[in-house]
Amino acid sequence: MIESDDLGAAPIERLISAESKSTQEEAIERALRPRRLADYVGQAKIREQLAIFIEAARRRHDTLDHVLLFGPPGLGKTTLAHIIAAEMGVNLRSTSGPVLERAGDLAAILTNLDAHDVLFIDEIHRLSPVVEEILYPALEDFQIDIMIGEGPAARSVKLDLPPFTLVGATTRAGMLTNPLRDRFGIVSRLEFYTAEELTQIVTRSSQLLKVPADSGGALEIARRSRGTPRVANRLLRRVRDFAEVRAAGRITREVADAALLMLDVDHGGLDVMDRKLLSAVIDKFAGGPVGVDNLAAAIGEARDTIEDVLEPYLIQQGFLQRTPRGRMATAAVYRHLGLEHLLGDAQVELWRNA
Ligand SMILES: Nc1ncnc2c1ncn2[C@@H]1O[C@H](COP(=O)(O)OP(=O)(O)OP(=O)(O)O)[C@@H](O)[C@H]1O
Ligand SMILES: [Mg+2]
Repeated sequence: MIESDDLGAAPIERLISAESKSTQEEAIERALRPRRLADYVGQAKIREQLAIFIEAARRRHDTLDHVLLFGPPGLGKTTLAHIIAAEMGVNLRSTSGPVLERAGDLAAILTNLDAHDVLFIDEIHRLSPVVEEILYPALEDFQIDIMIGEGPAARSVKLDLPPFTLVGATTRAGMLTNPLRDRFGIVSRLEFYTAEELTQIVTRSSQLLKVPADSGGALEIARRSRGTPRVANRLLRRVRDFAEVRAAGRITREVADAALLMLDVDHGGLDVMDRKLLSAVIDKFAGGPVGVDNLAAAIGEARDTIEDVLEPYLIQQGFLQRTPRGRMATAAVYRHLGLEHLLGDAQVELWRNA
């Protein structure tokens, strides 16, 4: 069933939000998650590089170099971390930056790893400085310094660790400290997926979920998924609901189109929040440039949500431009929103100088 608050009421719980929230959704995501590199669609360059590095490490019976994965939410970072461990034939230990509060939290995990294991740290840009401090020698020399005792009797002891691979994931590579970033041998930036790649993902998911979808239906969902597999899988489930109630269960192009329009996902794949942001730039700031903080205040969203979730896709699609003086709406967005008449000479002049 389609829940009413998915129709744009609560800003963050928007249908197209790339962030995963509910535990029910997490369970479904796990079921749809590809397990091996061969099933991982798209990201051709990353896949090819990783296949080679993994194969080489395996042949040498060596540990894979530390890997940093970065890119917007829902593009497959966590999935890839699991795949790396599976392909290396090792265990994956999973944690995240905000969870590791004290140095001891990380030390406990590190000393319990087996040789060659993968340690996955999600949101690695949110590690506390004390934890990060411990991580440096662990990454470089597979050693940690821990303090034993307190006061004048305290002494530091070096502990050897089993060699391991750190896989770090972040939506914000720019927020990593330089010393941390420098310790990753493999740095991969995930890109938005093409409609063809997302069509493959939707088709695969529809088979796993046993939802009949023809190629036109899969393509329509793919085109309107903001380049993001998580969104594609979520839209597929909502379109399935619509198809079951209104269209004998089968997802065709027409059914997908009708369902997505009802869910307020427009033909360009923009949802209510995207349009709200773009309209604010145009209506409240005359097309920009506008600073991200002002924009956040105008639409009542956190700055982080704008920078991590909303903006990357809009920029990639050429709807929004990031300039030194702030964000600007492009001509494409005036056309998309049917606001060409607002396009004045002043705007054209601004673009020329941007
Ligand atoms: N390349 C892919 N091929 C097929 N399915 C994918 C791919 N990438 C992601 N998915 C699907 O999208 C879902 C979300 O991916 P994942 O959880 O790995 O994203 P993420 O980048 O870790 O997001 P976040 O930044 O929110 O942690 C997965 O459950 C999986 O089903
Ligand atoms: Mg993740």
